[in-house]
Amino acid sequence: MTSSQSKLPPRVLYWFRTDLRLHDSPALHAALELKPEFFYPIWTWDPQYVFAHKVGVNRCNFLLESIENLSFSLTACNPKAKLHVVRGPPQTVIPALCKAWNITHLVYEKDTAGYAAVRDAEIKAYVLKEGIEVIDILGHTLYDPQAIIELNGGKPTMSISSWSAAAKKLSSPSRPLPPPDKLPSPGDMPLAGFSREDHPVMTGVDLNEAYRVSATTCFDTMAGPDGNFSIPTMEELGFPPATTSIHGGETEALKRLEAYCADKARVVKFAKPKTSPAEFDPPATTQLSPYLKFGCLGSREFLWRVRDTIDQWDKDENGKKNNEITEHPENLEGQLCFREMYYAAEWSQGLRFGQIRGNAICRFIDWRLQNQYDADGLKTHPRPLGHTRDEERLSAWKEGRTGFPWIDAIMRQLRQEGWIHHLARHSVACFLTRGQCYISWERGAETFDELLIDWDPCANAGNWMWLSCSAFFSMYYRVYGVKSFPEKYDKTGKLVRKFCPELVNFPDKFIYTPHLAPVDVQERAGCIIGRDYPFPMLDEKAEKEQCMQRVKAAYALGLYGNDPATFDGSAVTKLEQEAESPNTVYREGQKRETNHNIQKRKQQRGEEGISAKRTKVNGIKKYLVQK
Ligand SMILES: Cc1cc2nc3c(=O)[nH]c(=O)nc-3n(C[C@H](O)[C@H](O)[C@H](O)COP(=O)(O)OP(=O)(O)OC[C@H]3O[C@@H](n4cnc5c(N)ncnc54)[C@H](O)[C@@H]3O)c2cc1C
Repeated sequence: MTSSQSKLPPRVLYWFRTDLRLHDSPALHAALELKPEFFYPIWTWDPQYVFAHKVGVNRCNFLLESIENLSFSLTACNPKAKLHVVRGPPQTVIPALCKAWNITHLVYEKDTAGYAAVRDAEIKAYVLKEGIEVIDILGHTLYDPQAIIELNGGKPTMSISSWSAAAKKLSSPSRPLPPPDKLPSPGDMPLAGFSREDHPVMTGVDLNEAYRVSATTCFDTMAGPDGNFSIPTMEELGFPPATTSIHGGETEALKRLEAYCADKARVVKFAKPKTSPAEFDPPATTQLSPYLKFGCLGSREFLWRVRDTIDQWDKDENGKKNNEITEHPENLEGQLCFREMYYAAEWSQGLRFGQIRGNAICRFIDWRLQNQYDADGLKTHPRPLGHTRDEERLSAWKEGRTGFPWIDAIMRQLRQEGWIHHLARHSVACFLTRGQCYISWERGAETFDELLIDWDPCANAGNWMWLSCSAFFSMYYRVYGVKSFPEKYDKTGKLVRKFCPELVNFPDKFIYTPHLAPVDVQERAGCIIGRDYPFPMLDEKAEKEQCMQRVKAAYALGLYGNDPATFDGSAVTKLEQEAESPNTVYREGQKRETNHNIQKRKQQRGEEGISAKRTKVNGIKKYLVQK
């Protein structure tokens, strides 16, 4: 701290980030403990987020609603307080604000994940050099991911049991801190000398172009059109209105938690695998993930509300141990633990957690449509889809027109609502990767990144690795059926009828397989398959078998994303040889196939497979798929 700053009473810049809430906020608590003379709550509206990240209208709207709600809550504590939004990159804005407003302390909730963690470290180093005290405190997760990894012997947590064993060595998460009921006022907030040139908006890339209905005016000024640090609007971002029914904000989060826990039996008996992915109004799980993601809901608040609800239930039952209480990890607390497990695993890999290349925990499988990488080996921006067979399959999957109603209904729900049930995520992720399409999980994760409100760099990449059997889970022979799986939960096809309205009049018998309905049934349903709704885009069973064979080969070879062979392309050749090897065992390890049999089987099915023609792209060999 410089000598002049050390003499000043604390002037605190509180940077809201992953904590759009006042309750359960260790960082906010620490900031107020400083007894600041002036308290500046700010949000930096980062152009990077708006242009270089496919953010989708529903997530953007949720974020705007959440910061608006936060601003109201700040004003409720002090009429002079509100959330001050500065429109520019945090890397330049935060240091400049510290200087312009004579800040003595910068306080924020620490983000351990993804690009934010890297960027924050840069900001912290810079601000510290200027003599400003930085207080960054964990609060987004229940445990410190770094501490978990250290307690796990420095190894990533690859299972819930390894995560639990490490977590047990730490003290249980504390009860949530209450929200403040009053706040100090901010001091003057001059922005004289701030210019757009010093806080540039990136140009040349706009990954959200397809969503925009008008030009983005949001960054025309640093402090909003009226210079009063206003919250940007969807119109200023050039976005059309959101389509989701899920609305952001701490108030809404706490209301939802309250409502969910009001039904004590539901909390006590919550068993994730039994919750139905076909339920949507209301969903069978809490649907609190968007609120946890943006920090509208504190994870300790959630945890302790669940624990207290279960305790209360126990008491209601006269203290008898109730055998209806679901056990870890299927219970609600267990769900939060899965979240923690992915945060810890991500911490161990850093940015490479979100991609295959360089990722030490991710098996190398020769998926189609893998990422392209920059000179640092990090994935580049998603590329536009062309017209190869796999790109067309990926587009059909994304848009919900695969011809498999269960898959299409989920993907349309995702597009409309920005949220889908966990087991629905399982279904579509398995289908895209090891189940049927053999397309890289990176492509699926990228789509979820665009469409999910709750997108999270740890949970998303982690779960995609799980579902594609690239990490965390290895039973690749367990594939979700596109008819048999949804039928376990709902034989009437509610979700399909809601999100694929063209199929609404099909009888239950054909709701998941309308292409098998006789023509007169299709006519009566007012929907002719191939005209009003697509035929299945692939042969589910044949593709499943082929995918399984190839994943099996990848397992046999045992390469991971950090193996040199994955960098020079030789991994692909090795895998191909392994797949064709007569020793490659099939399915549950019983049936062996010879090359001759494989060829014969391919011919019988008329499988196109992937062509032998290859090209060299970005230094690695890529398959060219012939249509
Ligand atoms: C392919 C795939 C991608 C996913 N991507 C994301 C993502 O980007 N962001 C995200 O928050 N979740 C993701 N999940 C995990 C999970 O599906 C969602 O967290 C959950 O469905 C959210 O609904 P809920 O709030 O009703 O969950 P509940 O069942 O009510 O669980 C409570 C909370 O626990 C956490 N949680 C539960 N299951 C998981 C899990 N498997 N992994 C991590 N956290 C979990 C969430 O924060 C959730 O809100 C993904 C799952 C899959 C299969």
